[in-house]
Amino acid sequence: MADLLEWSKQDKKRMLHVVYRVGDLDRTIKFYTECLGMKLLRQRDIPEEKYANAFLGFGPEESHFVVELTYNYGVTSYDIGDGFGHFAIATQDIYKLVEHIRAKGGNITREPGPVQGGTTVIAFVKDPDGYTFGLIQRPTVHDPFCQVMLRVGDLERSIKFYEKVTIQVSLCFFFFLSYM
Ligand SMILES: C[C@@H](O)C(=O)SC[C@H](NC(=O)CC[C@H](N)C(=O)O)C(=O)NCC(=O)O
Ligand SMILES: [Zn+2]
Repeated sequence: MADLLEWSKQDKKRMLHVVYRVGDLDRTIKFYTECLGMKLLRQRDIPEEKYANAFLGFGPEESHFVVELTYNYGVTSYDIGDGFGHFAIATQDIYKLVEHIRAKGGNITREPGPVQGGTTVIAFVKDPDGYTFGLIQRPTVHDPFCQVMLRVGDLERSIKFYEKVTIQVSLCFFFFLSYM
């Protein structure tokens, strides 16, 4: 672990953002800011291409991972499929966050409690389009946005690709590849 800590200090590469499509930008911005505590960092509209973007995160893009929401004019819903697992957000008080989300009308799909087979306290909430956010009880972290879980068909093949070809897995942010 010490090697990884040292390496992540030396290696200046980091995950910048994830982009995905939503059916209603204002609806998602409202949920991410009011329920999850993200900040709306910037928006842009590209009428000639008939789409708009919104960037949100837990801090500025220069130092935090952000989501780039894409709204295509007139498209109000998407089939998310089963390759996408969840995004994960670290929180110091998962029970308080879950009650806050519920009070705001959020859809808690898994109550807080130890993860199956483990001790980490987790919960799940679905956003307005059906994307799942895992909530993970953790002490204070630099960036609460801590994980993207994707389901893959061959773990070794994906690890090879992610380590060697595209991105280094860095401590402050890591992909969680789940094998069905
Ligand atoms: C909170 C979040 O970061 C987790 O990773 S929970 C881990 C656990 N993952 C899986 O079970 C993956 C395999 C599953 N078949 C799938 O494809 O999603 C999880 O989701 N546990 C659920 C629980 O209630 O503990
Ligand atoms: Zn996870």
